[in-house]
Amino acid sequence: MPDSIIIIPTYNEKENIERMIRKIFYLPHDFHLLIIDDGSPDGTNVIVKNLMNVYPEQLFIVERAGKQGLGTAYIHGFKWAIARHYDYIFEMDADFSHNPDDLLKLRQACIDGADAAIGSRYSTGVNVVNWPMSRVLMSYFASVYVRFITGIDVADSTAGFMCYKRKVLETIELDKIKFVGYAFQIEMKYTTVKHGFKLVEVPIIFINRTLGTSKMSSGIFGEAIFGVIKMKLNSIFRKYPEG
Ligand SMILES: Nc1nc2c(ncn2[C@@H]2O[C@H](COP(=O)(O)OP(=O)(O)O[C@H]3O[C@H](CO)[C@@H](O)[C@H](O)[C@@H]3O)[C@@H](O)[C@H]2O)c(=O)[nH]1
Repeated sequence: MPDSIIIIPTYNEKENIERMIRKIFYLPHDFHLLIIDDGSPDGTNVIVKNLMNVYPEQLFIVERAGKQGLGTAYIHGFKWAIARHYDYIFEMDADFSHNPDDLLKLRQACIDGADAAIGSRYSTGVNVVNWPMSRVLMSYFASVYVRFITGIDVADSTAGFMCYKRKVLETIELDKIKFVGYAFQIEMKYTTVKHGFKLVEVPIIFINRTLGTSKMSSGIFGEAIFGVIKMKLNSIFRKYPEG
């Protein structure tokens, strides 16, 4: 069994998912891949299940009824991966905004000593291609805001491209992670750092999707803005053990 599993949450990704799956299994490393699909009306799950005949040993799917948010999809996937003892557990979007070739760099950062590695858009300037300026500014200043409120030294706290060593996910009490949208990404990084784990940022170039649409909404944005303050207040009353 390989030591690495990639978790990809999907909601209406029929234009991207087949190419993404084939690309991952073409990489020069043996990865397993778990898709967490929330009942995509566009039939993303059907495409995945057809490809499971091509990759019966490497490709897996969890199908959930209805859209339940990015955060709960990852928590489900993390527990699935921990139960099967993968050493390196990845998060990645389905839409090619994260370059699958960079998976190898994230894994290497963990082999070289990181407990978790972030595919970071902002650790060396601003490396985002084809997002409207309004979205770049919102995303960039969200990370500045998170750093200011929480004090964690992370340039890209909303990044959705990550590699966690299993021990991190086993330690951080996944059932206590509360946020479901992009605030989930912030909460995961904050909790990782608070447990004393070493988080390393690996520079990547993020390229906006060319197919399908983003699931970002104003509710998700609001959760991130107010959630960060709530998270900081909660942490004042919560004791974190050393990682
Ligand atoms: N299962 C499931 N998947 C979901 C859901 N919502 C979104 N997804 C999936 O989660 C991935 C990311 O969603 P997008 O909608 O493509 O995200 P984005 O707007 O491009 O957001 C990017 O920027 C965020 C903020 O910086 C990042 O947090 C995020 O990871 C991503 O890189 C995609 O594979 C999408 O299908 C959901 O409710 N359920």
